[in-house]
Amino acid sequence: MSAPEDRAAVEAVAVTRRFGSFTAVDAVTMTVEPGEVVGLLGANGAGKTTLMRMLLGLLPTSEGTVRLLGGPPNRERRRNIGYVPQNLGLYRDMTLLENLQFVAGTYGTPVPRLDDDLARYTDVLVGSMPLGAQRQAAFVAALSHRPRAVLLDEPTSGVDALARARLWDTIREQSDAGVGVLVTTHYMQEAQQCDRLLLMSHGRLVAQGSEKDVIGDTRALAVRTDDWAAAFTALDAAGVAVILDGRAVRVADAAPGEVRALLAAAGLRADVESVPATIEERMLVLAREGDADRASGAAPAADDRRAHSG
Ligand SMILES: Nc1ncnc2c1ncn2[C@@H]1O[C@H](COP(=O)(O)OP(=O)(O)OP(=O)(O)O)[C@@H](O)[C@H]1O
Repeated sequence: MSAPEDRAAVEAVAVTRRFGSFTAVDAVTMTVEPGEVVGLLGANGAGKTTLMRMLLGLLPTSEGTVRLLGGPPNRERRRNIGYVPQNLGLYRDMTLLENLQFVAGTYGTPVPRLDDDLARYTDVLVGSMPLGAQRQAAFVAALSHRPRAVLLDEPTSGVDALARARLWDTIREQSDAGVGVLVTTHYMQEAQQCDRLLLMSHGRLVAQGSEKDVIGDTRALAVRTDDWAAAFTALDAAGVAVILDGRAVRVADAAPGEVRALLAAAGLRADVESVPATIEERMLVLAREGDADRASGAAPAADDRRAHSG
């Protein structure tokens, strides 16, 4: 039998979750190894939180097996897990210190020390703290019992770039210490900081690996034009997957000729160049493929089925 530190921090094998006739998570197989930071990406409603809740044993699976630190997610194993849910899991009507005392009491561990940034909120109600400080506090609470695996559901959502960087320092410190981290995020710069990515679309795991693996040979179009706002409006109205990044107009999943014709029809002069896609554009393509599959009632593409088993 493998030593506890060799076992996957979290593992799902062909896990499905249905709510009535709706399948929120569909035959997902994945692992997070000790010391690894794995990013779980996908559009709103892709099934990320549902998967996380099953991994934690907070939600039963409809099918498939979940393992935490080598076994079923029972009470004892959950003591070695840290979890920051989207709503942070802190009592907003208790002070920061009261929250930390509560957590320490639950785990039988000392009340964690606060750094200077957080110490000033010791006696402040959590609901009155700035969001960045609340998120930092949620990390302190979730890590106070030195967990061996950490699951973070959009841990940096809504905080400024500096606070995000601080939270990522904490995530890295954890993985350097051998903790396996699963983190959902909508920020693509954060996805780039992960050791490995899992992409979900409509409940399915549709791609995984490094950023390069996930993007594969997907291409996008860079549209250069003086009238970027009109170009965006025209392409959006035509139903193509257009993205505005600052003033840069990009299109995922469309042929250059089609985009040139749409822009010309709108009376716009533009250069259209095929370039490697970003991860965000890859996600958009996968989500649209999933939408099309659902609309036609088709089975997942062969690539998707491969992703399920790996
Ligand atoms: N208890 C529930 N009952 C019915 N449907 C649910 C339930 N929980 C989740 N769902 C549905 O399952 C799908 C996946 O939801 P989930 O919260 O896992 O997505 P997500 O990828 O975490 O999205 P987000 O990025 O918005 O948090 C959604 O369509 C959601 O409405």
